[in-house]
Amino acid sequence: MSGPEPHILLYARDLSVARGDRVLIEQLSLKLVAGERLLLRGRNGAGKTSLLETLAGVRAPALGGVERLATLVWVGHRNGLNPGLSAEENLGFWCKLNDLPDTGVADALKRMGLVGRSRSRPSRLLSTGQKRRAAIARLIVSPARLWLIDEPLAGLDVEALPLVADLLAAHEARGGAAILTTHQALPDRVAPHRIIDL
Ligand SMILES: Nc1ncnc2c1ncn2[C@@H]1O[C@H](COP(=O)(O)OP(=O)(O)OP(=O)(O)O)[C@@H](O)[C@H]1O
Repeated sequence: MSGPEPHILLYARDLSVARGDRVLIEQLSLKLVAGERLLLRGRNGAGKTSLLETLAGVRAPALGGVERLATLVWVGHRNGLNPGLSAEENLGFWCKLNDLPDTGVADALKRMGLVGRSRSRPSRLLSTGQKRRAAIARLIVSPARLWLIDEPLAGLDVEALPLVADLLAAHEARGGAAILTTHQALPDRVAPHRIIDL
């Protein structure tokens, strides 16, 4: 006997993605269901970032469409931090932009290992991995069910790996879902349920 239809959080139909006159992705259809972790994998320049941005709604598709059936957080590979603001100020500002309470900001940064000066100095003075940790902290303060994370482990050290792995596992256990990208194999701790090779 089959169970109930899994809850779909994102649906892309016949999606084509282009940069300039170059078509990168042609007629891709995909569905993401609650609890699922999908990996978009491909070499440098394959179109992972362009596709993820299209799924997130920050880039228009060349053809086809994306239905987002849940609220979404997109963490781009550029982190999206204002370099003059601290990690704490950046996350507080992001909460305001997204109409979220900023009461969990300090805790979220602490969970990502950002305490003391790394929390309060201008983010331009942070290391690559610290900036990545600050960007990922958005996932902790947001109730969104859909996480779209471009190269989640880029720049992170081995101590950050279990933090990200635990965040993903807890998110999916609550009925969330995630789409990740990578140009290389991901460690077992963050292994996806499904891979799309681009
Ligand atoms: N600003 C741009 N204008 C025109 N073409 C671009 C631009 N940025 C990227 N491209 C093209 O789009 C293609 C896909 O880029 P994209 O960043 O989506 O790939 P990616 O798979 O995420 O690569 P990487 O692993 O290097 O991050 C690249 O090969 C490049 O030729």
